Amino acid sequence: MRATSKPIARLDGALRAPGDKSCSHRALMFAGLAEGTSVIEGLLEGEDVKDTAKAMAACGAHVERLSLRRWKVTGVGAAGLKNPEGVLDMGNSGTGARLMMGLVAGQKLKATFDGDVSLRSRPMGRVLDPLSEMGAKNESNGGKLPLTLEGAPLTAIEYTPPHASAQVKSCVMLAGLGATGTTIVNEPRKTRDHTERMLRAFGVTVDVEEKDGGTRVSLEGGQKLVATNVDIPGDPSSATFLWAAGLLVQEGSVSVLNVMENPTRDGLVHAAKAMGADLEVTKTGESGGEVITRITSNPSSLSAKSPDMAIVPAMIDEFPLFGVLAAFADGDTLVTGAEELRVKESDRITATVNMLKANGVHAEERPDGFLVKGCGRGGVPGGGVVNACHDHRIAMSALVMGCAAKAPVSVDDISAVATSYPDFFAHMQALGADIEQG
Ligand SMILES: O=C(O)C1=C[C@@H](OP(=O)(O)O)[C@@H](O)[C@H](O)C1
Ligand SMILES: C=C(OP(=O)(O)O)C(=O)O
Repeated sequence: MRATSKPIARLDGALRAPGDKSCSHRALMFAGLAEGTSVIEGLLEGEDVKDTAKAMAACGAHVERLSLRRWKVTGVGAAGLKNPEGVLDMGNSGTGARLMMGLVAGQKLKATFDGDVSLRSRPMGRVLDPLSEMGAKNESNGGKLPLTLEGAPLTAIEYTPPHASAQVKSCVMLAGLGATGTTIVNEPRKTRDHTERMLRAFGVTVDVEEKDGGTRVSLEGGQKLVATNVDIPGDPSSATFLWAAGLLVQEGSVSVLNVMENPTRDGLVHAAKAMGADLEVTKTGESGGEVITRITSNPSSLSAKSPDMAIVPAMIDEFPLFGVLAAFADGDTLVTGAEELRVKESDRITATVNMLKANGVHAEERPDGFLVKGCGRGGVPGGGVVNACHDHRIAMSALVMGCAAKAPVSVDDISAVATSYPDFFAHMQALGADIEQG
């Protein structure tokens, strides 16, 4: 289905961010690995997370939806999971696929993984390589889905992923839980640390040493997970769409509540503030080992500011939206050190540049990023149709752009939005956006 976002003068209101996608995947997996029953509150009921719930159920965990966003998972303990009968269809989700591969290998299971056209195009060698080094076997389609993975008695490894990737780190750690010895992952640039934090909540000892912007994470194999109740904090990546729209329109004030503040996720807040964004972040509590904040944005004139490469992992999912902010800024913005964007749900360098160009903004690709020539506040022409490329973040970024462009912005296919933010349209409408679907 198509959607068109029309220019509007003001956005106003306060909304609760949906549950964090990364934490939701992990909560379902860890609860399924644990012995006993865990209740998960605030689970993101997006398609990606529902696919993980189905995969865990197929591996023998008891997964039940109690009520809206409240799920119960009864694990059968480390030795109790079984080989799934059918294919594990991980849909559009790189996180679901790669973390489940670590879990399957570590539990010595055999499973076939598949996904949608976007996921089938994404590289799985980055997890298959360390899993093979640990002793797992696989047959894949040239390092891509569909693939069959078979666990075996695994041996712990010390691994330095060639890419900054929380999915690779988490996959190796999940496999390490079932391996003999101490599994170590060295990260030259620290990535999101939800696996480390949440495994501890499930009773696992995880050691983390931080050094020069990187980390060394280690865990001993054979540790048992203990069931625990989990409160999923709000997703800082989903929240960005709401507060960014509040910055770009002419009037109003937008507050997003219950937003997780984690230094491995808040890159766009810093990048936007460096551009002069009127953003206020207030601590309002703590939940599940994470700080919870309210983020309030007010209409702002932005000045171009190219982000430092060191901030890239902390805003890795926010570059399509960052491209939109750069389009409304005065001056040129250059993104570098972000070549990982090429292997997300779409090639997000190409897709972001095309999104901007289709709407009259001068943008150019770079091998590891992109250049945007800002049009200034209120200066983005709009009027284009954006190819979402099966990518939720491209679709939502384009619709945010439409709120403040001179002419409406359309997206050819909005189906991917439901993978991470099924309430996006309801939330934008509640703030006063004029987005027509169909
Ligand atoms: O571990 C996670 O939950 C995620 C890690 C990141 O991917 P990479 O590990 O590929 O960078 C991110 O882009 C994705 O949205 C979620
Ligand atoms: C990259 C993303 O997710 P995944 O890798 O899980 O598909 C994302 O949500 O932006």
